[in-house]
Amino acid sequence: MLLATEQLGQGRVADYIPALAKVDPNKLGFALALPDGTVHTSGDADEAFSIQSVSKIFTLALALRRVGSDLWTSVGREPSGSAFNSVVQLESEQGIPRNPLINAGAIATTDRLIDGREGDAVAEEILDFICARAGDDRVEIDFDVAFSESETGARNRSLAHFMDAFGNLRHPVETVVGVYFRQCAIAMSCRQLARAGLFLAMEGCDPLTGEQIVEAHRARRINAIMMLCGHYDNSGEFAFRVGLPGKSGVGGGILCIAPGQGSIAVWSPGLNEAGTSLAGAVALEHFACAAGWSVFD
Ligand SMILES: NC(=O)CC[C@H](N)C(=O)O
Repeated sequence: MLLATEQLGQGRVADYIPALAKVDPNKLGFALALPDGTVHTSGDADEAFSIQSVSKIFTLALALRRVGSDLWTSVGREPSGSAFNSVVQLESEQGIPRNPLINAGAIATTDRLIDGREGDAVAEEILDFICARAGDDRVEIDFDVAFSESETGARNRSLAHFMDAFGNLRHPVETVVGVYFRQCAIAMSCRQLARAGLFLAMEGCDPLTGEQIVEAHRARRINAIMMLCGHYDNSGEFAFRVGLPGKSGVGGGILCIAPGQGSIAVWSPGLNEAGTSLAGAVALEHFACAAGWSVFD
């Protein structure tokens, strides 16, 4: 399927979150959502997986809706060239993370999204938003994964404490990481995820409900950040090979946006060194090439 069978089962399943280590590495799912509501699928496209860092796209959109461009006082917009959970730049850059798609930046973004509310209410808002975008209220938080992340979450807590020490966190560390662990633990299928990303392909407007989810300039900028930062220190390689804005998660999912065309989700749990799905990236490379959808075509 999708000319990515050679890579299938290769790479490493994320095992630093024990609940993710159990996933079968031989899964491969693909879904393409088009603006007319058609969804084309292949392989394991209806099986739910842990979206992990793909959730950062949805919390970024929500945070921009809530606090607007003031978000950019808490987080930057530059690629980091570092691992997703790196703490190094935070020290020399006054606790301001490089971008909203590395862990530190996503934690800062979630902190801004909380905006004085209870963590539970915000986790619920994120889930409701994703359900609405997916057009499917069966999307849920996998609490085993959320618990597992929290149990092994020393690194993410360190990032949050480090930012707190620089005065770049507005809520208690446990409140913020509590929401962050739950957003990462959202489980959904490629079909649901591709549908959920459609507004980013259509200038911020959900073509099926007609709702303007974020303003057009914000959708464009979220896509720009995905292109430059969506795969951490592998973002250049992904742009080089696929040529589309994308966001990976260590659950093996990738959401890719083809502006004006559609939204694509792939899932295969074997990861490369940077935490991007190996077979998923190859499937996207072949697809983008065949469709002529690279933004550089
Ligand atoms: N790249 C990822 O998907 C990382 C997300 C994961 N929940 C973490 O915080 O470590």
